[in-house]
Amino acid sequence: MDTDVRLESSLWVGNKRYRAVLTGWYFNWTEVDKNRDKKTVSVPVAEVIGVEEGQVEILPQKCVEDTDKDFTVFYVKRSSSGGSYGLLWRLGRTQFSCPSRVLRDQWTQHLRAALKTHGPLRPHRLLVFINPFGGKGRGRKIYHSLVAPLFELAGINSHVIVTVQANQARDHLLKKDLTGFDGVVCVGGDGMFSEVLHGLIGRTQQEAGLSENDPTVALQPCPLHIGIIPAGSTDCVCFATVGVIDPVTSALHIIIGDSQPLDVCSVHNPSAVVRYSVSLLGYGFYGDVLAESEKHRWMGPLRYDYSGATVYLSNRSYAGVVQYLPADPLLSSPRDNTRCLSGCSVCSRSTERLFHHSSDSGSLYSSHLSQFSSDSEGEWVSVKGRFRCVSLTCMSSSCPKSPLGLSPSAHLADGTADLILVWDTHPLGFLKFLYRHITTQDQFDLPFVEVHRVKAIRFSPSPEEEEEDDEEKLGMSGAVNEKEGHHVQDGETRSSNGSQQHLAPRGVTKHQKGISSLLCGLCCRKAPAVSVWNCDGEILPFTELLCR
Ligand SMILES: Nc1ncnc2c1ncn2[C@@H]1O[C@H](COP(=O)(O)OP(=O)(O)OP(=O)(O)O)[C@@H](O)[C@H]1O
Repeated sequence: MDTDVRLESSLWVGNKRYRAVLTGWYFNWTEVDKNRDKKTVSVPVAEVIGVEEGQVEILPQKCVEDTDKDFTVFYVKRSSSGGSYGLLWRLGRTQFSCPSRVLRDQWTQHLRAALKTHGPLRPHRLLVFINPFGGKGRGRKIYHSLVAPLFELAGINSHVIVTVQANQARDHLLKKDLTGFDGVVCVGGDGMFSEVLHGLIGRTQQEAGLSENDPTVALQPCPLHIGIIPAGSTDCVCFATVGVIDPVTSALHIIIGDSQPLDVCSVHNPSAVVRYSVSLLGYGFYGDVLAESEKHRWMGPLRYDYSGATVYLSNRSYAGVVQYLPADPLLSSPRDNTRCLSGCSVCSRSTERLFHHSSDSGSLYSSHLSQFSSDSEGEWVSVKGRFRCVSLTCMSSSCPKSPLGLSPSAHLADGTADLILVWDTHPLGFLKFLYRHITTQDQFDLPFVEVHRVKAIRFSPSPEEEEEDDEEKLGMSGAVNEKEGHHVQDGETRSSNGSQQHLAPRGVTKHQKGISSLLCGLCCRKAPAVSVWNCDGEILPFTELLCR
């Protein structure tokens, strides 16, 4: 393959003359009739979106003035907005004039040939699902006015399906012929992404003859990539992977074939129903907020704020047992103040390890799975008590409201997740924890919060404890903690199965109880014995689970 396509000539941009050079990797142009401060614009060929004959404009509307000595080059231009410098991408556009049509044709042919050579991972055919009801209901408009013109410019053929009901995208991916597609694009929010993820993972396992429901079966990786055009209420997966919520930026990433591997957590219950999570799996507060928000869908994205306030004021905590398998602390830690971005070295090493083992064992994931069955991979740790929330997040789960996210140092693709345990505490303490998510303060630096990097967790609610403590709880949240705090003074104990067991270490003072009962008195209804799990914005129909 010729990787060093080369062309050099004088070209005009407006009334200024430039020396334009196309090397193998870059297209540069430098003003020539200037003695000092000569500026060179340099565009990597991999970031050229398209080359058109004539003077062409694409956004907001396509308009072409077909002159036979001009051509227009479209490319990725890094832009800034607030703190997102470089993350926000725009369509850069420069019109060049040549002295002759022959030279113009030479330039367009060479640039297109260079694009082919340097864009081997670019998609040619995409299956696009639009949720017309996601977020503020602007999915269709966003796609047709901002994204489709870019795909067309880049020569991508798109097959568009506007969904008419929930799970249509998932079922289509599970059942229909997908031959010829290079990827799937979802226009919507995290729920829509989750649908597509479930469809693709399910389809891949079906074709490989594997059961998704068996927690001991190694899953096959999906051959198709997923692109996200954000048009939902939260768009957390898009924000965590791209860094901004912007349809044009996402479309440009898709066009140039960028990709970011993602950890996927599989969630099993004892009767083997499975779901997959890439962002938040939350019990307690986050589960209750989702359940509450479902009742107020008509409010649009505002429903999350409303439900958050309502659930906070209801001041609930839940009893349960959490067991977790810690990840190797020498590789990374949830409090090491790193920030995972594309090209992260921890994730790259993890991918190398997986591939390295897989070449020995024949499957990408079998080595990874063996970590859960082999005793030598570590001991399960067990904790029991009352929690405000139990959260597991495979990524930082950052979003515009919480720019650092639930676990700021979580990695996108290292095979681990961060387990955040928020023990029962007084309402003001919990408010402080929640508030820290929207500031840069460390939300883990609180006495009732723990964070662990894990490879797997198990959870079971203990409503029997709830019943025992019901009376106390109705009066004052935290009483159970005080009781359990008594056990903690013994520190870590060994449970009968030999794993380490920590008991709830938190106490609540009389003063805190006073505040608690005051707030509770204002708003408390009798709390339910168990919460629900919020799995990437979907309520799970079970509370006892195994995740890995
Ligand atoms: N045509 C449709 N009618 C009703 N529901 C749909 C349709 N298409 C998709 N859905 C479902 O709507 C749910 C929510 O969609 P989506 O994630 O796009 O928007 P959102 O909930 O506003 O955003 P977010 O998930 O980011 O909060 C998804 O679970 C999806 O399965």
